[in-house]
Amino acid sequence: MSQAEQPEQAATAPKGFAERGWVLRAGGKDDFRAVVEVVGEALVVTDDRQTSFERLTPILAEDGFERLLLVAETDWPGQVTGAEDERVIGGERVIGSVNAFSFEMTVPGGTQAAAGVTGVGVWPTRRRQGILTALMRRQLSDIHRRGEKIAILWASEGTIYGRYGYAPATDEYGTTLEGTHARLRPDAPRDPALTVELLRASRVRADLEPVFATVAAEQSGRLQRSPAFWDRTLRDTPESRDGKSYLKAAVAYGPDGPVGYALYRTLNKWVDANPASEVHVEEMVAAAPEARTALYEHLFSRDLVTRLVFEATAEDDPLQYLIADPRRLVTKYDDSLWLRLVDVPGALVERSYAAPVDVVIEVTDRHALWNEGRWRLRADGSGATCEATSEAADVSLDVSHLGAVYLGANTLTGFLRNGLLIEQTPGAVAALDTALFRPEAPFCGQGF
Ligand SMILES: CC(=O)SCCNC(=O)CCNC(=O)[C@H](O)C(C)(C)COP(=O)(O)OP(=O)(O)OC[C@H]1O[C@@H](n2cnc3c(N)ncnc32)[C@H](O)[C@@H]1OP(=O)(O)O
Repeated sequence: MSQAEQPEQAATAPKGFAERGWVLRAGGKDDFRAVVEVVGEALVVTDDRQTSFERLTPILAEDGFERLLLVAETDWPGQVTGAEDERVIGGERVIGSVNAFSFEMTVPGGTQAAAGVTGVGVWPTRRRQGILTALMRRQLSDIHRRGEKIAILWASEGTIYGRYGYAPATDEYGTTLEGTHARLRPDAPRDPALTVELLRASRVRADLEPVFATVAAEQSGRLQRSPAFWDRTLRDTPESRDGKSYLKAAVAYGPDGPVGYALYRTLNKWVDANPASEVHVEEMVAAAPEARTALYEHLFSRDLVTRLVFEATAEDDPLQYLIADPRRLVTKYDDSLWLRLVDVPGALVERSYAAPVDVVIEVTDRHALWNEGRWRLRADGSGATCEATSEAADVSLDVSHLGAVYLGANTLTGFLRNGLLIEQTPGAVAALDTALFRPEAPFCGQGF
Protein backbone atom coordinates (compact mmCIF):
# COMPACT_ATOMS: atom_id res chain seq x y z
CA MET A 1 0.00 0.00 0.00
CA SER A 2 1.48 3.39 -0.95
CA GLN A 3 1.62 6.12 1.63
CA ALA A 4 -1.08 8.01 -0.23
CA GLU A 5 -3.48 5.13 0.48
CA GLN A 6 -2.62 4.62 4.13
CA PRO A 7 -5.58 5.04 6.50
CA GLU A 8 -5.34 7.77 9.10
CA GLN A 9 -4.20 6.70 12.53
CA ALA A 10 -6.93 4.69 14.20
CA ALA A 11 -8.96 6.69 16.70
CA THR A 12 -8.39 4.17 19.50
CA ALA A 13 -7.73 5.26 23.09
CA PRO A 14 -4.09 6.31 23.54
CA LYS A 15 -1.86 3.85 25.37
CA GLY A 16 -2.53 3.72 29.11
CA PHE A 17 -5.64 5.92 29.00
CA ALA A 18 -8.26 3.19 29.45
CA GLU A 19 -6.44 1.75 32.50
CA ARG A 20 -6.42 5.17 34.14
CA GLY A 21 -10.03 5.94 33.34
CA TRP A 22 -9.04 8.78 31.00
CA VAL A 23 -10.97 9.74 27.90
CA LEU A 24 -9.88 11.91 25.00
CA ARG A 25 -12.87 13.60 23.43
CA ALA A 26 -14.07 16.60 21.50
CA GLY A 27 -15.10 19.45 23.77
CA GLY A 28 -17.58 22.24 23.34
CA LYS A 29 -18.89 25.47 24.81
CA ASP A 30 -20.03 23.77 28.03
CA ASP A 31 -16.51 22.49 28.72
CA PHE A 32 -14.83 25.82 28.15
CA ARG A 33 -14.88 27.13 31.72
CA ALA A 34 -13.20 23.93 32.97
CA VAL A 35 -10.68 24.16 30.13
CA VAL A 36 -9.83 27.78 31.04
CA GLU A 37 -9.15 26.58 34.58
CA VAL A 38 -6.80 23.84 33.37
CA VAL A 39 -4.91 25.88 30.77
CA GLY A 40 -4.76 28.97 33.02
CA GLU A 41 -3.20 26.93 35.82
CA ALA A 42 -0.82 25.11 33.43
CA LEU A 43 0.38 28.44 32.03
CA VAL A 44 0.67 29.96 35.53
CA VAL A 45 -1.73 32.75 34.55
CA THR A 46 -2.36 35.10 37.47
CA ASP A 47 -5.51 36.74 36.06
CA ASP A 48 -8.64 35.50 37.69
CA ARG A 49 -10.23 32.81 35.52
CA GLN A 50 -13.38 34.84 34.91
CA THR A 51 -11.29 37.54 33.19
CA SER A 52 -9.58 34.92 31.00
CA PHE A 53 -12.92 33.31 30.24
CA GLU A 54 -14.48 36.60 29.16
CA ARG A 55 -11.45 37.55 27.08
CA LEU A 56 -11.20 34.23 25.25
CA THR A 57 -14.86 33.40 24.76
CA PRO A 58 -15.56 35.80 21.83
CA ILE A 59 -12.64 34.61 19.70
CA LEU A 60 -13.40 30.93 20.31
CA ALA A 61 -17.11 31.48 19.77
CA GLU A 62 -16.29 32.48 16.16
CA ASP A 63 -15.56 28.79 15.52
CA GLY A 64 -18.40 27.64 17.77
CA PHE A 65 -15.87 26.02 20.15
CA GLU A 66 -15.89 23.12 17.74
CA ARG A 67 -12.12 22.63 17.63
CA LEU A 68 -11.70 22.03 21.34
CA LEU A 69 -10.20 18.67 22.34
CA LEU A 70 -9.76 17.56 25.91
CA VAL A 71 -8.67 14.74 28.15
CA ALA A 72 -10.85 14.07 31.19
CA GLU A 73 -10.71 11.57 34.00
CA THR A 74 -13.73 9.79 35.35
CA ASP A 75 -12.28 8.76 38.69
CA TRP A 76 -9.90 10.58 40.98
CA PRO A 77 -8.52 10.22 44.47
CA GLY A 78 -9.22 12.71 47.25
CA GLN A 79 -12.23 14.35 48.85
CA VAL A 80 -13.03 17.14 46.42
CA THR A 81 -16.51 16.82 44.96
CA GLY A 82 -17.56 18.01 41.57
CA ALA A 83 -19.31 21.02 43.05
CA GLU A 84 -16.04 22.32 44.49
CA ASP A 85 -13.74 21.75 41.54
CA GLU A 86 -13.99 24.10 38.56
CA ARG A 87 -12.61 21.40 36.28
CA VAL A 88 -15.47 18.96 36.81
CA ILE A 89 -18.07 18.86 34.13
CA GLY A 90 -20.76 16.20 33.84
CA GLY A 91 -19.01 13.80 36.21
CA GLU A 92 -15.65 14.09 34.40
CA ARG A 93 -12.67 16.14 35.46
CA VAL A 94 -10.71 17.90 32.70
CA ILE A 95 -6.96 17.35 32.95
CA GLY A 96 -5.66 18.52 29.58
CA SER A 97 -6.72 20.29 26.45
CA VAL A 98 -5.81 21.79 23.07
CA ASN A 99 -7.73 24.07 20.81
CA ALA A 100 -7.37 25.71 17.40
CA PHE A 101 -8.48 28.73 15.41
CA SER A 102 -9.38 28.57 11.73
CA PHE A 103 -7.12 31.08 10.03
CA GLU A 104 -6.48 32.22 6.51
CA MET A 105 -2.72 32.62 6.21
CA THR A 106 -0.61 34.20 3.50
CA VAL A 107 2.05 31.85 2.17
CA PRO A 108 4.39 32.27 -0.81
CA GLY A 109 2.12 32.53 -3.80
CA GLY A 110 -1.27 32.95 -2.12
CA THR A 111 -3.33 32.18 0.96
CA GLN A 112 -4.07 28.91 2.73
CA ALA A 113 -6.36 27.68 5.46
CA ALA A 114 -4.22 27.17 8.56
CA ALA A 115 -5.06 25.64 11.93
CA GLY A 116 -3.87 28.03 14.64
CA VAL A 117 -3.09 25.70 17.54
CA THR A 118 -3.74 27.33 20.90
CA GLY A 119 -4.82 26.73 24.48
CA VAL A 120 -2.44 23.83 25.13
CA GLY A 121 -2.25 22.80 28.76
CA VAL A 122 -2.06 19.79 31.06
CA TRP A 123 -2.99 19.93 34.73
CA PRO A 124 0.28 20.17 36.74
CA THR A 125 -0.22 16.88 38.59
CA ARG A 126 -0.96 14.97 35.35
CA ARG A 127 2.15 16.05 33.39
CA ARG A 128 4.50 13.65 31.60
CA GLN A 129 1.99 10.85 31.25
CA GLY A 130 1.42 11.26 27.52
CA ILE A 131 -1.59 13.61 27.55
CA LEU A 132 -0.07 16.21 25.24
CA THR A 133 1.16 13.56 22.81
CA ALA A 134 -2.30 12.02 22.64
CA LEU A 135 -3.94 15.43 22.10
CA MET A 136 -1.41 16.47 19.44
CA ARG A 137 -1.91 13.26 17.47
CA ARG A 138 -5.67 13.50 17.60
CA GLN A 139 -5.56 17.18 16.67
CA LEU A 140 -3.32 16.50 13.66
CA SER A 141 -5.74 13.88 12.49
CA ASP A 142 -8.67 16.31 12.87
CA ILE A 143 -6.82 19.09 11.05
CA HIS A 144 -6.02 16.70 8.20
CA ARG A 145 -9.64 15.62 7.96
CA ARG A 146 -10.75 19.25 7.78
CA GLY A 147 -8.49 19.73 4.76
CA GLU A 148 -6.16 22.29 6.32
CA LYS A 149 -2.68 21.60 5.03
CA ILE A 150 -0.67 23.57 7.56
CA ALA A 151 -0.83 24.19 11.30
CA ILE A 152 0.81 27.06 13.17
CA LEU A 153 1.36 28.03 16.80
CA TRP A 154 3.23 30.26 19.22
CA ALA A 155 5.14 28.07 21.65
CA SER A 156 5.40 28.75 25.38
CA GLU A 157 8.73 26.88 25.34
CA GLY A 158 11.01 26.08 22.43
CA THR A 159 11.51 22.48 23.53
CA ILE A 160 7.93 21.25 23.26
CA TYR A 161 6.76 21.19 19.65
CA GLY A 162 9.70 20.00 17.51
CA ARG A 163 8.87 16.39 18.41
CA TYR A 164 5.41 16.88 16.92
CA GLY A 165 6.77 18.09 13.59
CA TYR A 166 6.56 21.86 14.13
CA ALA A 167 9.49 24.21 13.52
CA PRO A 168 10.17 27.95 13.89
CA ALA A 169 9.19 29.43 10.53
CA THR A 170 9.50 33.19 11.06
CA ASP A 171 11.86 35.36 13.11
CA GLU A 172 10.22 38.24 14.91
CA TYR A 173 11.98 40.99 16.85
CA GLY A 174 11.44 43.88 19.21
CA THR A 175 13.27 47.05 18.17
CA THR A 176 14.20 49.99 20.37
CA LEU A 177 15.42 53.41 19.28
CA GLU A 178 16.52 56.28 21.49
CA GLY A 179 14.63 59.48 20.71
CA THR A 180 17.84 61.43 20.01
CA HIS A 181 18.55 59.13 17.04
CA ALA A 182 15.03 59.00 15.65
CA ARG A 183 15.75 60.51 12.24
CA LEU A 184 15.09 59.17 8.76
CA ARG A 185 17.50 59.37 5.86
CA PRO A 186 16.89 62.42 3.70
CA ASP A 187 16.00 60.31 0.67
CA ALA A 188 13.32 58.27 2.46
CA PRO A 189 10.37 58.23 0.01
CA ARG A 190 7.89 61.02 0.77
CA ASP A 191 4.54 61.97 -0.69
CA PRO A 192 3.28 65.48 0.10
CA ALA A 193 -0.27 64.34 -0.67
CA LEU A 194 -0.29 62.21 2.49
CA THR A 195 -1.52 63.52 5.83
CA VAL A 196 -1.31 61.83 9.23
CA GLU A 197 -4.08 62.10 11.81
CA LEU A 198 -3.80 60.98 15.42
CA LEU A 199 -6.98 59.35 16.72
CA ARG A 200 -8.28 56.94 19.32
CA ALA A 201 -7.78 53.51 17.74
CA SER A 202 -11.25 52.27 18.66
CA ARG A 203 -12.87 55.18 16.78
CA VAL A 204 -11.10 54.58 13.51
CA ARG A 205 -11.33 50.80 13.09
CA ALA A 206 -13.12 51.07 9.74
CA ASP A 207 -10.04 52.85 8.35
CA LEU A 208 -7.60 50.30 9.73
CA GLU A 209 -9.26 47.09 8.58
CA PRO A 210 -8.90 47.53 4.78
CA VAL A 211 -5.27 48.61 5.07
CA PHE A 212 -4.47 45.58 7.17
CA ALA A 213 -6.33 43.21 4.83
CA THR A 214 -4.40 44.52 1.81
CA VAL A 215 -1.00 44.25 3.46
CA ALA A 216 -1.76 40.90 5.11
CA ALA A 217 -2.67 39.39 1.73
CA GLU A 218 0.82 40.17 0.43
CA GLN A 219 3.16 39.37 3.31
CA SER A 220 3.93 35.69 3.94
CA GLY A 221 3.11 34.64 7.47
CA ARG A 222 0.31 37.17 7.99
CA LEU A 223 -3.17 36.09 9.06
CA GLN A 224 -6.35 37.71 7.88
CA ARG A 225 -7.98 39.22 10.96
CA SER A 226 -11.53 38.26 11.93
CA PRO A 227 -13.90 40.69 13.70
CA ALA A 228 -13.22 39.08 17.10
CA PHE A 229 -9.46 39.33 16.56
CA TRP A 230 -9.92 43.00 15.64
CA ASP A 231 -11.77 43.48 18.92
CA ARG A 232 -8.84 41.88 20.66
CA THR A 233 -6.25 43.97 18.80
CA LEU A 234 -8.02 47.18 19.74
CA ARG A 235 -8.88 46.11 23.29
CA ASP A 236 -8.23 48.98 25.64
CA THR A 237 -8.71 47.82 29.20
CA PRO A 238 -6.51 48.50 32.24
CA GLU A 239 -5.11 45.00 31.74
CA SER A 240 -4.22 45.57 28.05
CA ARG A 241 -2.79 49.02 28.82
CA ASP A 242 -0.41 47.56 31.37
CA GLY A 243 0.33 51.00 32.85
CA LYS A 244 0.53 52.74 29.46
CA SER A 245 -1.88 55.13 27.76
CA TYR A 246 -5.03 54.35 25.80
CA LEU A 247 -4.45 52.84 22.34
CA LYS A 248 -3.84 55.52 19.71
CA ALA A 249 -3.88 55.20 15.94
CA ALA A 250 -1.74 57.41 13.73
CA VAL A 251 -3.40 56.98 10.34
CA ALA A 252 -1.84 58.05 7.04
CA TYR A 253 -4.46 59.23 4.55
CA GLY A 254 -3.98 59.72 0.82
CA PRO A 255 -6.41 61.25 -1.67
CA ASP A 256 -8.28 57.92 -1.89
CA GLY A 257 -8.40 57.04 1.79
CA PRO A 258 -6.25 55.39 4.46
CA VAL A 259 -2.91 53.90 3.31
CA GLY A 260 -1.19 53.04 6.58
CA TYR A 261 -1.39 53.22 10.34
CA ALA A 262 0.60 52.82 13.56
CA LEU A 263 -1.14 51.57 16.71
CA TYR A 264 0.69 52.81 19.77
CA ARG A 265 0.58 53.67 23.44
CA THR A 266 2.68 56.13 25.38
CA LEU A 267 4.34 55.55 28.72
CA ASN A 268 5.51 58.20 31.16
CA LYS A 269 8.51 57.53 33.37
CA TRP A 270 10.91 59.50 35.49
CA VAL A 271 14.59 58.95 34.81
CA ASP A 272 17.12 60.79 37.04
CA ALA A 273 14.40 63.24 38.11
CA ASN A 274 13.55 64.04 34.46
CA PRO A 275 10.37 63.14 32.61
CA ALA A 276 10.98 60.44 30.00
CA SER A 277 8.14 59.49 27.70
CA GLU A 278 8.17 56.38 25.57
CA VAL A 279 6.23 55.44 22.48
CA HIS A 280 5.33 51.74 22.24
CA VAL A 281 4.24 50.78 18.75
CA GLU A 282 2.09 47.64 18.84
CA GLU A 283 1.44 47.40 15.12
CA MET A 284 2.57 49.32 12.07
CA VAL A 285 1.10 48.58 8.69
CA ALA A 286 1.64 50.53 5.49
CA ALA A 287 0.48 49.80 1.98
CA ALA A 288 3.23 51.99 0.41
CA PRO A 289 6.74 53.10 1.44
CA GLU A 290 5.65 56.77 1.45
CA ALA A 291 2.95 55.98 4.01
CA ARG A 292 5.53 54.31 6.20
CA THR A 293 7.79 57.36 6.03
CA ALA A 294 4.88 59.59 6.99
CA LEU A 295 4.10 57.39 10.00
CA TYR A 296 7.72 57.29 11.18
CA GLU A 297 7.89 61.08 10.84
CA HIS A 298 4.80 61.39 13.00
CA LEU A 299 6.25 59.09 15.68
CA PHE A 300 9.71 60.68 15.55
CA SER A 301 8.33 64.20 15.83
CA ARG A 302 6.39 63.66 19.06
CA ASP A 303 7.67 66.09 21.69
CA LEU A 304 9.16 64.81 24.96
CA VAL A 305 9.67 61.28 23.63
CA THR A 306 12.97 59.80 24.76
CA ARG A 307 12.55 56.27 23.44
CA LEU A 308 10.56 54.40 20.81
CA VAL A 309 9.82 50.72 21.09
CA PHE A 310 8.55 48.78 18.07
CA GLU A 311 7.14 45.68 19.67
CA ALA A 312 6.86 43.40 16.63
CA THR A 313 9.14 43.75 13.64
CA ALA A 314 10.19 41.45 10.81
CA GLU A 315 13.77 40.46 10.12
CA ASP A 316 13.78 42.84 7.13
CA ASP A 317 11.81 45.59 8.89
CA PRO A 318 11.75 48.76 6.76
CA LEU A 319 13.14 50.96 9.54
CA GLN A 320 16.62 49.49 9.09
CA TYR A 321 16.57 50.83 5.51
CA LEU A 322 14.90 54.16 6.22
CA ILE A 323 16.67 55.34 9.38
CA ALA A 324 19.54 57.83 9.12
CA ASP A 325 21.82 55.79 11.39
CA PRO A 326 20.96 52.05 11.32
CA ARG A 327 23.46 51.28 14.10
CA ARG A 328 21.15 53.05 16.55
CA LEU A 329 18.47 50.38 16.23
CA VAL A 330 18.66 47.90 19.09
CA THR A 331 17.03 44.72 17.91
CA LYS A 332 16.25 41.80 20.15
CA TYR A 333 14.88 38.45 19.03
CA ASP A 334 11.37 38.09 20.36
CA ASP A 335 9.73 34.92 19.05
CA SER A 336 9.02 32.70 16.06
CA LEU A 337 5.78 31.44 14.66
CA TRP A 338 6.00 27.65 14.49
CA LEU A 339 4.66 25.88 11.42
CA ARG A 340 3.92 22.28 10.53
CA LEU A 341 2.97 20.66 7.26
CA VAL A 342 -0.09 18.57 8.10
CA ASP A 343 -0.53 17.47 4.50
CA VAL A 344 2.93 17.38 2.92
CA PRO A 345 1.99 17.02 -0.76
CA GLY A 346 -1.01 19.33 -0.42
CA ALA A 347 0.99 22.07 1.27
CA LEU A 348 3.90 21.79 -1.15
CA VAL A 349 1.59 22.07 -4.14
CA GLU A 350 -0.18 25.14 -2.77
CA ARG A 351 3.04 27.11 -2.43
CA SER A 352 4.79 28.95 -5.27
CA TYR A 353 8.44 28.36 -6.24
CA ALA A 354 11.16 30.77 -7.28
CA ALA A 355 12.87 28.33 -9.65
CA PRO A 356 12.10 25.02 -11.38
CA VAL A 357 12.77 21.96 -9.26
CA ASP A 358 12.32 18.18 -9.61
CA VAL A 359 13.28 16.19 -6.50
CA VAL A 360 12.19 13.12 -4.58
CA ILE A 361 11.81 13.95 -0.89
CA GLU A 362 11.66 11.16 1.67
CA VAL A 363 9.67 12.32 4.69
CA THR A 364 9.68 10.96 8.25
CA ASP A 365 6.61 11.91 10.27
CA ARG A 366 5.87 9.72 13.27
CA HIS A 367 2.78 11.65 14.37
CA ALA A 368 1.08 12.02 10.95
CA LEU A 369 1.75 8.74 9.22
CA TRP A 370 -0.07 9.75 6.04
CA ASN A 371 2.92 12.03 5.28
CA GLU A 372 5.52 9.32 5.57
CA GLY A 373 7.25 8.07 2.45
CA ARG A 374 8.69 9.42 -0.78
CA TRP A 375 7.17 12.34 -2.62
CA ARG A 376 8.23 13.63 -6.01
CA LEU A 377 7.99 17.41 -6.08
CA ARG A 378 8.02 19.02 -9.51
CA ALA A 379 7.59 22.76 -9.73
CA ASP A 380 8.14 25.59 -12.16
CA GLY A 381 6.80 29.08 -12.61
CA SER A 382 3.36 27.77 -13.62
CA GLY A 383 2.68 25.53 -10.60
CA ALA A 384 3.71 22.40 -8.75
CA THR A 385 2.83 18.73 -8.45
CA CYS A 386 3.77 16.44 -5.58
CA GLU A 387 3.03 12.74 -5.91
CA ALA A 388 3.81 9.57 -4.01
CA THR A 389 6.63 7.70 -5.75
CA SER A 390 8.74 4.57 -5.45
CA GLU A 391 11.75 6.29 -7.05
CA ALA A 392 14.93 6.67 -5.04
CA ALA A 393 15.05 9.64 -2.67
CA ASP A 394 17.22 12.69 -3.41
CA VAL A 395 16.76 14.10 0.11
CA SER A 396 15.62 12.43 3.36
CA LEU A 397 14.29 14.70 6.06
CA ASP A 398 11.89 15.10 8.97
CA VAL A 399 8.56 16.83 8.38
CA SER A 400 9.69 19.61 10.75
CA HIS A 401 12.43 20.61 8.27
CA LEU A 402 9.77 21.35 5.68
CA GLY A 403 7.87 23.45 8.24
CA ALA A 404 11.01 25.47 8.93
CA VAL A 405 11.53 26.41 5.28
CA TYR A 406 7.94 26.62 4.09
CA LEU A 407 7.58 30.39 4.41
CA GLY A 408 11.13 31.05 3.19
CA ALA A 409 12.75 32.11 6.47
CA ASN A 410 15.29 29.28 6.68
CA THR A 411 17.22 26.98 4.36
CA LEU A 412 17.50 23.21 4.16
CA THR A 413 21.21 23.79 3.58
CA GLY A 414 21.42 24.89 7.22
CA PHE A 415 20.03 21.53 8.36
CA LEU A 416 22.24 19.64 5.89
CA ARG A 417 25.43 21.38 7.00
CA ASN A 418 24.66 20.51 10.59
CA GLY A 419 24.01 16.85 9.92
CA LEU A 420 20.26 16.97 10.50
CA LEU A 421 19.09 15.70 7.13
CA ILE A 422 20.49 13.41 4.45
CA GLU A 423 21.21 14.38 0.86
CA GLN A 424 21.43 11.32 -1.38
CA THR A 425 21.80 13.23 -4.64
CA PRO A 426 24.49 15.91 -4.50
CA GLY A 427 23.01 19.35 -5.20
CA ALA A 428 19.41 18.32 -4.43
CA VAL A 429 19.22 20.40 -1.24
CA ALA A 430 20.64 23.47 -2.95
CA ALA A 431 18.13 23.05 -5.79
CA LEU A 432 15.26 22.85 -3.28
CA ASP A 433 16.50 25.90 -1.42
CA THR A 434 16.72 27.87 -4.66
CA ALA A 435 13.15 26.92 -5.49
CA LEU A 436 11.86 27.71 -1.98
CA PHE A 437 13.63 31.09 -1.87
CA ARG A 438 11.60 34.20 -1.00
CA PRO A 439 13.13 37.66 -1.25
CA GLU A 440 11.19 39.01 1.75
CA ALA A 441 11.20 37.75 5.34
CA PRO A 442 7.94 36.17 6.52
CA PHE A 443 6.20 37.82 9.45
CA CYS A 444 3.06 37.02 11.42
CA GLY A 445 2.81 39.61 14.19
CA GLN A 446 -0.54 38.26 15.44
CA GLY A 447 -0.58 36.54 18.78
CA PHE A 448 -3.22 33.86 19.35
C1 LIG B 1 0.38 26.65 21.47
C2 LIG B 1 0.33 26.76 23.02
O1 LIG B 1 -0.72 26.80 23.56
S1 LIG B 1 1.79 26.89 23.89
C3 LIG B 1 1.37 26.51 25.57
C4 LIG B 1 1.91 25.16 26.02
N1 LIG B 1 1.48 24.95 27.40
C5 LIG B 1 2.29 25.17 28.46
O2 LIG B 1 3.45 25.54 28.36
C6 LIG B 1 1.62 24.98 29.81
C7 LIG B 1 2.53 24.29 30.81
N2 LIG B 1 2.90 22.97 30.39
C8 LIG B 1 2.01 21.96 30.25
O3 LIG B 1 0.82 22.12 30.38
C9 LIG B 1 2.56 20.61 29.90
O4 LIG B 1 3.79 20.39 30.58
C10 LIG B 1 2.80 20.39 28.38
C11 LIG B 1 1.49 20.66 27.64
C12 LIG B 1 3.86 21.31 27.83
C13 LIG B 1 3.25 18.96 28.16
O5 LIG B 1 2.19 18.08 28.51
P1 LIG B 1 2.49 16.57 28.97
O6 LIG B 1 1.20 15.87 28.99
O7 LIG B 1 3.31 16.58 30.19
O8 LIG B 1 3.37 16.04 27.75
P2 LIG B 1 3.62 14.52 27.43
O9 LIG B 1 3.59 13.69 28.66
O10 LIG B 1 2.72 14.09 26.32
O11 LIG B 1 5.11 14.63 26.93
C14 LIG B 1 5.50 14.32 25.63
C15 LIG B 1 6.98 14.53 25.47
O12 LIG B 1 7.26 15.92 25.52
C16 LIG B 1 8.24 16.18 26.52
N3 LIG B 1 7.88 17.47 27.10
C17 LIG B 1 6.67 17.85 27.50
N4 LIG B 1 6.72 19.13 27.93
C18 LIG B 1 7.98 19.54 27.80
C19 LIG B 1 8.64 20.75 28.09
N5 LIG B 1 7.98 21.80 28.61
N6 LIG B 1 9.94 20.84 27.81
C20 LIG B 1 10.60 19.79 27.29
N7 LIG B 1 10.03 18.61 27.01
C21 LIG B 1 8.72 18.50 27.25
C22 LIG B 1 8.12 15.03 27.49
O13 LIG B 1 9.29 14.86 28.21
C23 LIG B 1 7.82 13.89 26.54
O14 LIG B 1 9.02 13.51 25.90
P3 LIG B 1 9.22 12.06 25.26
O15 LIG B 1 8.20 11.92 24.18
O16 LIG B 1 10.60 12.09 24.76
O17 LIG B 1 8.97 11.11 26.38
